[in-house]
Amino acid sequence: MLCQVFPQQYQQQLADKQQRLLDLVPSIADSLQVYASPPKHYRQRAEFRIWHTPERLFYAMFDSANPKQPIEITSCPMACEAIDQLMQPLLAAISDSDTLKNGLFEIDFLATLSGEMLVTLIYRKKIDEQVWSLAAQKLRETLPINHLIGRSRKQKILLDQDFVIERLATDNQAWLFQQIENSFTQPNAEMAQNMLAWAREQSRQIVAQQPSDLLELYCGNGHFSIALADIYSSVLATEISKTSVKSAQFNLAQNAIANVTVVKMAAEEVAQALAGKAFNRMADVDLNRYNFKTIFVDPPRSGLDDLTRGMATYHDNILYISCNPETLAHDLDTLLTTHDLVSAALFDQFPYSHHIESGVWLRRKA
Ligand SMILES: C[S@@+](CC[C@H](N)C(=O)[O-])C[C@H]1O[C@@H](n2cnc3c(N)ncnc32)[C@H](O)[C@@H]1O
Repeated sequence: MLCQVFPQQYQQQLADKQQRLLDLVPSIADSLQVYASPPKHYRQRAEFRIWHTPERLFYAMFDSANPKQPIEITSCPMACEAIDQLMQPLLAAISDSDTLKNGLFEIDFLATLSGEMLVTLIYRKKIDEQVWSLAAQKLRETLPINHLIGRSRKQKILLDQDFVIERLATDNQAWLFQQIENSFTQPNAEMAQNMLAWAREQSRQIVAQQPSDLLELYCGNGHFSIALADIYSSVLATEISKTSVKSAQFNLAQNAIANVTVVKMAAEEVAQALAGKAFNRMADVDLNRYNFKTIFVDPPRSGLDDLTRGMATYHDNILYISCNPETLAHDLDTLLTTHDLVSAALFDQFPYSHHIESGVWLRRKA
């Protein structure tokens, strides 16, 4: 079944992943640190299609080998316990309400280590806002759900808000992160904490050798910017998504962080701005006041574009978080001509899948 986990095979799958990463990026072999995930209940997000039969509803997933045949999911041990335990009571309550049940196509869960739960019900028909909201309020009162959203084509109905507040901790410090429904967040919260710990440790070593401001690209909701803020003198963080930029600014305020500036910029535009091109969105930012000796990148699966890769090489230190070892290997072909590898890590964000999340610290060659 697609939602199954295999804890007895966990170590072997991690060893296989490590080998695959080393096959693609052999240069990291001597310094690789491996972070194992909890072998079950590791995902704070889960999405399920809902299948309707004349008698009942069930959670369904589809095998790519037989995509028209729904496979019933009765529990999901990949998902955190709060999601796993909510699945069946939620479906039973929805089944009792024609308003909530009719046209229901998908249910998405977003949970946090801080104990919040947001559920999105996605419909294939127009939602009657008033009627649905009343039924949804009743549902929320009977189950451990903090926030409930109804979605359909061009409709998004909120009972209150469309986000949760996560609390992530490492090094005896904790930070609060707004995580907005339907936008990027690290799905494995335990692993997200390990990634913050690793990034903080490398950063501490960097600034111990040389004071530095941090230039961060692809900052999302400020996940790394916020946790690294106390290590660098100041941080300029950039991101292409307007929603994520707003969320990062919300997160700076709720964590009372004053030395991070977030700007909505594509990575390739940051390269142009550093090369002297004027951008209205950078009007309030004096690039000359920064002492960028370190750049932090966490790009999407496609890796770095040519301009951004070129810009990265101007910095003494490059911290690179990758969700795709193939594009990491491609980027390292260039970056390792100017920089040496100092350390590397594998973070098992997605156990039992082929996905590999990793990190490297590169330092300019002597
Ligand atoms: C892998 S996520 C990392 C987000 C963040 N660092 C985190 O840990 O939550 C990649 C981010 O890059 C952003 N992105 C995608 N293409 C971009 C581009 N060309 N320039 C800037 N940001 C981009 C996405 O919106 C997304 O937030």
